[in-house]
Amino acid sequence: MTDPARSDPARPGPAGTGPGSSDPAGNGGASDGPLLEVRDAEVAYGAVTAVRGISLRVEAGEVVALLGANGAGKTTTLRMISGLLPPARGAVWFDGTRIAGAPLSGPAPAAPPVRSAPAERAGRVSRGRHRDAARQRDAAGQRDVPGLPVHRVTALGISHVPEGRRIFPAMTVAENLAMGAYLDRRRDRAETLRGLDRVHALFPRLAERSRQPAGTLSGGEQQMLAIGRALMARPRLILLDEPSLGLAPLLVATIFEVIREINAGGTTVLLVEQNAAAALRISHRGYVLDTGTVVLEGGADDLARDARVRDAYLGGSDEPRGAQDTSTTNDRDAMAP
Ligand SMILES: Nc1ncnc2c1ncn2[C@@H]1O[C@H](COP(=O)(O)OP(=O)(O)OP(=O)(O)O)[C@@H](O)[C@H]1O
Repeated sequence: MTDPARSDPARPGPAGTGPGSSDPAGNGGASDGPLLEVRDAEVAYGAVTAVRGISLRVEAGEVVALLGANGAGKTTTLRMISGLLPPARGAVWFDGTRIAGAPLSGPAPAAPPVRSAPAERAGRVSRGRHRDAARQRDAAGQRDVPGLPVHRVTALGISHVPEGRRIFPAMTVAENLAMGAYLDRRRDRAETLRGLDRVHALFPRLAERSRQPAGTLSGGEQQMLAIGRALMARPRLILLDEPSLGLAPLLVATIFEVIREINAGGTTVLLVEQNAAAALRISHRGYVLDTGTVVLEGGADDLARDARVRDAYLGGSDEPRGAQDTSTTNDRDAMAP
């Protein structure tokens, strides 16, 4: 059986770069191409095609914004990258490793897998809700791999903070954070504690509320916890889906400042946001999606100046980038319960 987590010589790179990562599970960044590359990806929910041939890339060290109106396909794109949804077409590459989809040079991906696959009958793939996405098979020597399951994508270095936070409400704050470190088999206890210290430094309120059931936290605190939990896995790339949604303006400013700090600490960020102005202020580049396709891409400054972006997403604001930050990192200490 072919392991999709292995390097693939057919890896597409922007300049036809080398064979990809020699260290797919490590933190070494062995690929000389983008950290993340999505090529011509299509994702459908049954008859509804939500993503129609999207291509994007994220270089190591960047913050990249994914903008667009409701229903544009932003969440679906993140869910595909993190392994929750398999692409029906196209592929996703992470540091030289194909994590979803078929090789571009190979045969077109087959239809979504059926449960009677030989590999699954033989018990060689994980069971549960991600079973179909995880399934792989060889057919006449050709690969047909919908995608790695979420836990393997996480182990490779991608953490996803979904819209709506999805914390474990009955568990304490400390237990939620411990769950984030669970999949990182490379670390020992000392490293876990150092990771916890880093999260507590970013979010002092989480340290204060360590023993509190997570379900009793305020909305802002739950968002902090969701991000903190994702950071406990030591991701190289963090996917943030609407981190400012439903938060009071002061907390929104705090969240964006924290994202900037996370990036300054070396973590690459792919950020989905309705708050396009704030997202572009902390981003290096951005993509604008509309009905499942990329309609605009470019540097964050250029996008913020673009008349189409300003009319559609920035309310025609003339405010220059960087002029609207009113928060300090101390704001997070003042989060209202
Ligand atoms: N589980 C689902 N079943 C069927 N259709 C879905 C499902 N989830 C999303 N869609 C559809 O896919 C399209 C893209 O949705 P998606 O959530 O990715 O958009 P989005 O850009 O993230 O929008 P929003 O900001 O409103 O979350 C929409 O038309 C949506 O109705």
